[in-house]
Amino acid sequence: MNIRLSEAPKKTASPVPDPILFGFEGPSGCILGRGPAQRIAPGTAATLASRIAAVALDPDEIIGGALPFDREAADCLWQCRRDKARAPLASVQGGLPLAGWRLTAEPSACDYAQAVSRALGIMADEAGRSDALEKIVLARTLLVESAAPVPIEALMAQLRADRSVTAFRVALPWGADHPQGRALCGATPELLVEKQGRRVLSHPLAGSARRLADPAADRAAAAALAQSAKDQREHALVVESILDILAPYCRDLSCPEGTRLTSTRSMWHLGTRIEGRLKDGDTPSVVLASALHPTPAVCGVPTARAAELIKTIEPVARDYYAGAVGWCDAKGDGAWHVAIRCAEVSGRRARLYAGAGIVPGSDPMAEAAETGAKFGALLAALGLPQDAALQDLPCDGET
Ligand SMILES: C=C(O[C@@H]1C=C(C(=O)O)C=C[C@H]1O)C(=O)O
Repeated sequence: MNIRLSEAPKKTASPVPDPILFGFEGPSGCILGRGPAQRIAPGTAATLASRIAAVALDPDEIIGGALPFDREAADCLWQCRRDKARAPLASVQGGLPLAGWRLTAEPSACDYAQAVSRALGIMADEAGRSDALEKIVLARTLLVESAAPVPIEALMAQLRADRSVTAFRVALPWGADHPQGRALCGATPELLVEKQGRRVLSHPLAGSARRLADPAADRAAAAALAQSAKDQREHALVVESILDILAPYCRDLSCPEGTRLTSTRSMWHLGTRIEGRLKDGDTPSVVLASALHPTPAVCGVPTARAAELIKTIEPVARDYYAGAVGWCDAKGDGAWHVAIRCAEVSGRRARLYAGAGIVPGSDPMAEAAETGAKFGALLAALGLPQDAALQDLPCDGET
């Protein structure tokens, strides 16, 4: 047997903090990967297909985990048993709301708005050039520090209460920096790619509006989003990129329903359902995910240029945020989601991330507010004020 797997986590160094290596629960069901696990030899996107081809999976085993935002960074994929019980991710409620918490915005909403202005300046300077920056997705973070460890089980129970999203958790590599383990936890509304036999499906989102408590105002926000030329442009770039990347793998590929409004409890989005039939039904779903990632929904256009700028503009590394999380079975079937509306949780700390797509015509203050609204789902799940990241807006000197 020719299996290139790294050694299982060493018990003496740092025990697996939780027997669940990864879990996904959403509209298409519940998938749990439980230990004992082996970590697939970590590597970059360039070597993923060959590393996966070298893995022999038993029928009751799956591969699952997280691909980082940066294609040059190492992935975190686990090979483990698929839990047949199809149990929900968690039913424990204890430990929330968080007690004795403190929030630090990194960067502040106002510094974020300045970064958006800078990106818009670059786009304006380059307009008309063939390699001009057309879109960039800029993110900011909120660091939550609490008096007690963040209870992952209870957090997952809160996140899965929104039935329109896929609640997920993935155990991440840990070490001296994270003696209590580390996990990426979130509730993503965005399907990067799902593969069943030859059938392939993607449901990108781009173009957003905050949901409002008043039903009439909420409907008006949705209608304004549907008619926004800026948001439609932002969205079309994502759909074009996914169609271009999937086309060589597919026999047929289409967007039968066109672009439609979709919603979570806290956000409206423009979404497009893309469906296709693969030429080769054995192509592993994780390979398709890696080929597609990062889409312009989380990176930009042109991709490499936007990724480079993101590294220089954003003060906090994305790590696994805006990467992909998912699973893949022995037949290559599986689902991979865009790792957004999430937090990296370790001990008493949770780092929340949120980003927004910037195109010519974007308003820096509106983009800062959009990211503030996108934190809402995680903040609410932690029992913190849902609008905590909106409170320092507008910035001094702005109206
Ligand atoms: C980058 C995020 O979301 C992405 C960006 C969107 C936008 O710019 O409108 C919408 C959905 C996501 O594809 C995030 O939530 O952090």
